[in-house]
Amino acid sequence: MDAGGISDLDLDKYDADEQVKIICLGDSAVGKSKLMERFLMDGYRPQQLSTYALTLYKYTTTINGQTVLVDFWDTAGQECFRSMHPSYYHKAHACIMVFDVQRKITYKNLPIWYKELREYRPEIPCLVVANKIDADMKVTQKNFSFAKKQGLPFYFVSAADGTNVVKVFKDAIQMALSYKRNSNDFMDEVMRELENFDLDSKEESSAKDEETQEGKPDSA
Ligand SMILES: Nc1nc2c(ncn2[C@@H]2O[C@H](COP(=O)(O)OP(=O)(O)OP(=O)(O)O)[C@@H](O)[C@H]2O)c(=O)[nH]1
Ligand SMILES: [Mg+2]
Repeated sequence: MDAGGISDLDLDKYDADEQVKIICLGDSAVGKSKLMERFLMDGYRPQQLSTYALTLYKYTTTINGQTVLVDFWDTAGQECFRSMHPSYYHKAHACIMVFDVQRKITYKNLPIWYKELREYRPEIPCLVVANKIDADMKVTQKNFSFAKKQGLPFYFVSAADGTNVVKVFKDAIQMALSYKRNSNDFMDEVMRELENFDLDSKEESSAKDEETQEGKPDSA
């Protein structure tokens, strides 16, 4: 199965017009899973596919009258930075990068996560999220300059009390969609070409089918 790709099966199954993939990065215990659970709790109950290192949450939403199927990818147990398998990044349309305001090291590690993200996905939108602000509201006065330096959107959130969680995820979905529609990423263009090519050839072959249908001698 092409886990990161557009799966016609999924689109049919969820009756969706479009599909985007959003990945989540950050050190262990920063709250990646809790954030996802908090967001998904508010509505649709996701189908959850758990494996040792990976959880895939499926979520559908309607944006401008179109049904969008969102695949949220979550990894577990990165005690310290460890390279992710390339398939994790494959065809991702946006990234939510999380650190824990209570543990400085998780902030210090952001550049390492970011560097790897950019190796695989040079252009996708990346949102930086400072989690656990409920533990100490004063941190929101602090200056976390990494996001600003990189020109990335930045949010103070709390998975525990829900502050800004919906906002982050809605923004991420919106950004993923516009990225998917407008990206100039070379590889994405190639993929789009291939997808169109695939559609064209499908149409052609169904046109041929019709021809042969019509061309069949009437048995009556
Ligand atoms: N106070 C507070 N605790 C939180 C918050 N979000 C998560 N936690 C706690 O932080 C711990 C780790 O949360 P997880 O969501 O499991 O962290 P993770 O990033 O998914 O960790 P891995 O799966 O190991 O990579 C848990 O004990 C959570 O209860 C938050 O917003 N506030
Ligand atoms: Mg987790």
